Amino acid sequence: MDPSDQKLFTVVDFVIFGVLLAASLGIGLYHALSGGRQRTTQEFLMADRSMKCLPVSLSLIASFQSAVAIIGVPAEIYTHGTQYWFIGCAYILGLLIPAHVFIPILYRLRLSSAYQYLELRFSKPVRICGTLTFIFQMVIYMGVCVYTPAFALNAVTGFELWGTVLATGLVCTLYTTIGGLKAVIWTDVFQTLVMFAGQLAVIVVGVQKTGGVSEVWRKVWEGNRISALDLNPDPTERHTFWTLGVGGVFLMLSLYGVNQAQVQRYLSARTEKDAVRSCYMVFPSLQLALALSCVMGLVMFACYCGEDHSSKLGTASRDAMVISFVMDMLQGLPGLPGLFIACLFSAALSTISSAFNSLATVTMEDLIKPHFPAMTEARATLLSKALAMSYGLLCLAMAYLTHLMGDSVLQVALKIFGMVGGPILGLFCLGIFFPWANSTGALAGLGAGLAVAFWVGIGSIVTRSSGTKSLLPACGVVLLSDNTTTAIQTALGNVTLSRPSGLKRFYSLSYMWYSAFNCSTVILIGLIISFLTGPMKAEDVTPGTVYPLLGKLLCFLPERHKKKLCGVTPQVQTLSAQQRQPPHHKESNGLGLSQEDGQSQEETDAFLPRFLECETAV
Ligand SMILES: O=C(O)CCCC[C@@H]1SC[C@@H]2NC(=O)N[C@@H]21
Ligand code: NA
Repeated sequence: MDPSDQKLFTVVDFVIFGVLLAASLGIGLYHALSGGRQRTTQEFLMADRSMKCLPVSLSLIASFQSAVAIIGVPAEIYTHGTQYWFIGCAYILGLLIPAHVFIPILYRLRLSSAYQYLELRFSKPVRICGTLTFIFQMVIYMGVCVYTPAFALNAVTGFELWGTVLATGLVCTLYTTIGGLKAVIWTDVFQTLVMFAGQLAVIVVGVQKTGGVSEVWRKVWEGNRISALDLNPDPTERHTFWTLGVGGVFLMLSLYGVNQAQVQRYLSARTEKDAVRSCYMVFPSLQLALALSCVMGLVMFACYCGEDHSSKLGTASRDAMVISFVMDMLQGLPGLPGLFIACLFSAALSTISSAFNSLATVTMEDLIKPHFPAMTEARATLLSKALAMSYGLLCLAMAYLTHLMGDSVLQVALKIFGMVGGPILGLFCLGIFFPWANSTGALAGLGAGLAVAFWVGIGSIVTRSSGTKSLLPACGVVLLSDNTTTAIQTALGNVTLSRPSGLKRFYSLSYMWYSAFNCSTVILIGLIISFLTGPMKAEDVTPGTVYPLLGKLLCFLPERHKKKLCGVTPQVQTLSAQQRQPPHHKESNGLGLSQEDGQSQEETDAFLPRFLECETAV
């Protein structure tokens, strides 16, 4: 871009941005110097399991609401209309199932890493594979999260790209390394509030500058950006109610049900009730976050009405355009551009710090501790800090990889969750809902799930057909310059718009179905291999690692029928330490299971809603 129309920041903006970074560092320092001063892994990685539900719920939002959503969702709405907003329907089941299935099971086992569950239910190899898959997913995702704000800023304001990446990565590594999970959660709380404030400011100013609410609504309506409920069942349709509302449930379960970053927050809650309540409290805040980013896209459309800035902003121009829109709106209002940049970096920092901390936790708990059971607390904590630091540096490298992906950042992030998060979700579902599944089946299922996931994912990138529709905004008044129009038409020309068939159709599966598709593959292959290699007997399954799905679904049946049908369905129960040792693990298994007992049985059961209390007696 020629320097003349570079949007510049006033001193006030830099001050606001500086205050954000300083506040985050301050919170990190505070938690490094207060409380137990981060001297044990229980405090550094689990916040002493002392957190209340409000900070946990705001931290749960922040973990998977990064600059990718702040920039990517408005770009999505601008280009394709409000169909994406239907993903909000997935938040209902996407949070209810974690609250009533995953949290009770994982919380009562009093784990530190979600993947310890896999060793309790299956075997150590399954746990290692689950941990490595999670590390792979979060390292790539972190790269996207670091890169997005820096790239977008650089495209519009000339902010030094790699200097910004470095500043973000270092600040984040610093406060995560010194302050542990407590610092990460409390900075998440602060950063989530900044995130909402920044988006609200852009919306208020944007509506006011575009002529008021009614004017915005008229332009958006005429530009047919308000998408009707699209019930098209075709799985290759990129965004429909089914891909977003149903496919989105599996995406949410892979994030809010079994992803270590979220599970660690549930486990850091004081009681199971706080954990479940924090999950419920995520719902309204997540809907608010979704509404803010969708409305921001609509206001942007009302302002630009579909014109395409690809000539000015180069590749992935839709994402950079959001920053351009924000700077247009906030120019001349000192402090607001700084507030939005603070909002962007709050979104990025809160996600990256959660990723660092969860990566350090699983590496410690799943890959290191089991081999060094005699390691002292001091040394283990020091190693955890070193891990957080090294993951920080690795993430900067991954940011460069994102540079090469070129797709819209929202699509890249959602594809990663589908391709890698889906199989991990499948592994947990196989263990929790199917008592017959054994560890051979689990390993085979995970391998098959990942293989299929990468086959579809890479295939769609190579053939550029993961449900991409025409990129032309169907705006009433298309303001494209002719050479841009011809350029797009020639580009689209070589994309066969006819119905793809066979393998091509397979590659054009909507990326919103990846989580569901890969999760089902793991379960299907896992069950087949389990039955072929001898299914597990219910009495061999570690108590407390299976959710009596059959018992619950058949709870209307009289006892005698249920007993015959369900066999022995172990209750979702609280176990004392010695009961928690899996039958096949006689020696101490270094699972890092803390010795003190879980909650009292009656206190726990009292909380599970009555209608769930219908499993057969064990
Ligand atoms: O923002 C990101 O970093 C990732 C994109 C959004 C991830 C999913 S989409 C459904 C759910 N709602 C959110 O705000 N994040 C997750
Ligand atoms: Na975030």
